[in-house]
Amino acid sequence: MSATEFIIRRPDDWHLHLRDGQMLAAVVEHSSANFARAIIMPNLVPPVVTTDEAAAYQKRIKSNIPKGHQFEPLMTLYLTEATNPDDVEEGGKSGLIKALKLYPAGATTNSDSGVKNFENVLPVLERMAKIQMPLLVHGEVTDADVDIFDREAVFIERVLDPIRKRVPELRVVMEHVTTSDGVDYVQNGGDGIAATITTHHLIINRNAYLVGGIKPHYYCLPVAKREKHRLALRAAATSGNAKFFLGTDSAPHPNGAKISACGCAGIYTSINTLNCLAHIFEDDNALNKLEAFTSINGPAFYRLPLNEQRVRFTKSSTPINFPKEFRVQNDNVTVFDPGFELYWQHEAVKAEGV
Ligand SMILES: NC(=O)N[C@@H](CC(=O)O)C(=O)O
Ligand SMILES: [Zn+2]
Ligand SMILES: [Zn+2]
Repeated sequence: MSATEFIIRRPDDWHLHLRDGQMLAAVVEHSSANFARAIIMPNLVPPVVTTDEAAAYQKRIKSNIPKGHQFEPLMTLYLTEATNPDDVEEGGKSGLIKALKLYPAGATTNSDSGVKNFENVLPVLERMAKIQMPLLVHGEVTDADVDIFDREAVFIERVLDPIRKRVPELRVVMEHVTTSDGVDYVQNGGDGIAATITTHHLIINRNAYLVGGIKPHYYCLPVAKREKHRLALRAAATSGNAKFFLGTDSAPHPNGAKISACGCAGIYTSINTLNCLAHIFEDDNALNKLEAFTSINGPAFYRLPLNEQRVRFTKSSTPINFPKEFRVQNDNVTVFDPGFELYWQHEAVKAEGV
């Protein structure tokens, strides 16, 4: 499809970090301007563990959404070895809790309360299977002897596959999949498993943060892998396959925390994610698959209604200017630089008669 204009259902973001406090206040408008809904990650400090905590967090998010923006934060709980299955079931039944997030302890930013012994969370996983609530996994092992580039593939073999065999009815989303191993596993894993793919993993490989000097703004977890893995992700995202959908994993950190001898993992794309996606789907002759990736496959897996609003993408003849960074408290947050100019922009399609 070659076009300078097209219309799709309004996108959703199935993996988002909004943080709290002043950071939340600064970033929420970037998501609410672009997305109808987002799955909100619970890795605050301390994490969002109970339904009551998620309800309070959702209120704080909603109080920061600018007037006139329509945006629904879909809440998740952080799975710990102390999670109470009854609380999960009640949260699910009330409609507030859409999923639980599993972080292997120490795997990523703010994951210290994560799971060490998977036996201890089996009762929760069984209850989730019963109520058909998805488990979202940060799919990396943390064993010191496993190379960081192998941690996703080893997670599948040592943790994910055994869990799915123990609890076969459990529905799982492999978050921010980064390898062809992950793509293959999801593709061949039956109806109960899907994956989110980030915008940045479709664009960068491991050279981005290692060649020509360390580039902290391209450092995230799971780390971007070799080019062949990026190409596998591109093929999955642009295929239209219902198992793959957008989760930006947009994860703001102040520059001071990233540009450091021990810099934080996380890439911030909420501002220009959809513009980047239109660009790369066009590059791959797959603009007609963009709507499946951003607006249809996600709600279908979560068994939620599709958005009825539409957005119109138009291709401008001159590059669009995005802020390179924005101010939060006493520091800046850097916005993802895809390394190419962006021409696609989008706006809400006004409902008829308005
Ligand atoms: N993706 C990241 O690199 N960072 C995320 C955590 C996560 O999703 O693993 C964050 O919270 O900063
Ligand atoms: Zn993660
Ligand atoms: Zn994340």
